[in-house]
Amino acid sequence: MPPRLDPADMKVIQLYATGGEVDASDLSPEIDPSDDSISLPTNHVNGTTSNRVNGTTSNRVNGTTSSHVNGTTNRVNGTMSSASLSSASELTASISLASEFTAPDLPFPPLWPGGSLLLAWQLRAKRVLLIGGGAVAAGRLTNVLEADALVSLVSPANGLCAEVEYRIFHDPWARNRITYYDRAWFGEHDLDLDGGIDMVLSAVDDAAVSREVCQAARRRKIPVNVADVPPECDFYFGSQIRDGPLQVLVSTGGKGPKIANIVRRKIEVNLPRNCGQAIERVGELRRRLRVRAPGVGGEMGRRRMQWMVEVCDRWELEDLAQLEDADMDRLLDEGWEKGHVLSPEDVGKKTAANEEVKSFVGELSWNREGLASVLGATLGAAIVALVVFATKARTSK
Ligand SMILES: C[C@@]1(CC(=O)O)c2cc3[nH]c(cc4nc(cc5[nH]c(cc(n2)[C@H]1CCC(=O)O)[C@@](C)(CC(=O)O)[C@@H]5CCC(=O)O)C(CC(=O)O)=C4CCC(=O)O)c(CCC(=O)O)c3CC(=O)O
Ligand SMILES: NC(=O)C1=CN([C@@H]2O[C@H](COP(=O)(O)OP(=O)(O)OC[C@H]3O[C@@H](n4cnc5c(N)ncnc54)[C@H](O)[C@@H]3O)[C@@H](O)[C@H]2O)C=CC1
Repeated sequence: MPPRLDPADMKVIQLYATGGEVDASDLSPEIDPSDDSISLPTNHVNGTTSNRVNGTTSNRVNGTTSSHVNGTTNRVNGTMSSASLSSASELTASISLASEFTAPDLPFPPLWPGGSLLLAWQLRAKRVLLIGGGAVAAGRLTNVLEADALVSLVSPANGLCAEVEYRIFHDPWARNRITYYDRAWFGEHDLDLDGGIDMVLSAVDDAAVSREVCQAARRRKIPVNVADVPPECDFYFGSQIRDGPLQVLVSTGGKGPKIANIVRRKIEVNLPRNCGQAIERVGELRRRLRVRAPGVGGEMGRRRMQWMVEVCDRWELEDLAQLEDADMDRLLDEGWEKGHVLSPEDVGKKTAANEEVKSFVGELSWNREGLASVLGATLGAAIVALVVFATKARTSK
């Protein structure tokens, strides 16, 4: 059990929050006794390391923001809820930080080395060499084919698993993108296959072969991943979510792949419905806007971005998901052209928020009716009782 942090100690620590307010629940520190600073994880669900819209480390529209919140020595990126020192007692800390340590008043948040560079690698029309045809290779194949890569696959046919075999020979989309070699890895020469290789993935059950593959790729400076052998990886795979254009990758930097899987599933169930569809529609709106207002950068670029930010802020994701082409025309004709942003109601859409209010009011009115009939019945029964009582009283006189 790590030491509990006394709220009274909170004054000696300083928090660098680079976006929004901070909630104690977001501040669960990592436990690392060898570290001489506290390390706080980012808010995985709401946080982004670079948020252009709501102001974190890099915000293209509103400029760079960086706010200092007194609390603890750390940088937290992301959108967070309210700060409260009272809940600091909830915090457990792994601080070998001297209790009287005071963070210097740095002009910018301190850097947090030791991470991976997370990117969205564009593999379209690039060639990936995949060595191996088992279960792990099947997962790798899915990942790179979904990124529109071309694949050269080297693996003896007698070792192919059913999924890899299906992709190579039957899958109507994949089979045209895979060039298959029914044999074992030859050596460095394989890096010249099909006009040259841009990325190498090894998923074989033979450590000596993997090592050779890794060394050959590194000699040629081609990025390589050897499944399960971190020192032989230039990049790691992560646990992924896919919903149309939305992709989320959870990485633990090799520390806990199963934890990556668990965190990914937690994120998955919390994602808004129709997120992928909303992004598709926003993509179409942005495309149409660029047709009307072409060009890169400058005053027009700034106006365009500001307008898109406002549309995304003003519309619920669920409403964006319902945006039809005609709605986009109205948004552009009556909004963009006149320098403002129409609401979903302005273009005659029911908003998700309104629908929620309506269904709540609907429930209330149902309850009112229910209540009225109960009251009515009670009142009726009371009158009947009164009449009976009065009649009895009269007859007993
Ligand atoms: C470094 C990395 C290199 C790479 O392969 O890219 C790597 C390395 C190793 N994995 C090992 C084991 C397991 N890997 C998984 C699962 C996944 N492993 C993945 C990635 C990565 N694994 C990269 C780091 C990613 C990160 O840290 O975030 C995922 C996320 C993505 C994917 O592979 O597609 C996928 C989940 C996909 C999903 O659920 O969505 C499970 C869980 C299970 O099988 O249920 C276990 C057993 C439990 C455990 O050990 O934690 C071992 C020990 C082998 C041994 O002990 O013999 C090593 C080697 C070592 O640690 O030294
Ligand atoms: N990162 C991860 O999530 C995981 C990684 N692994 C590792 O990935 C590797 C592969 O695992 P599996 O797919 O389950 O193994 P597997 O045994 O099902 O498949 C191995 C494949 O490699 C092929 N192969 C063997 N020697 C070859 C050579 N010299 N040239 C070309 N192909 C060759 C075999 O024909 C077979 O298709 C193992 O080393 C395993 O430890 C395993 C599980 C999870």
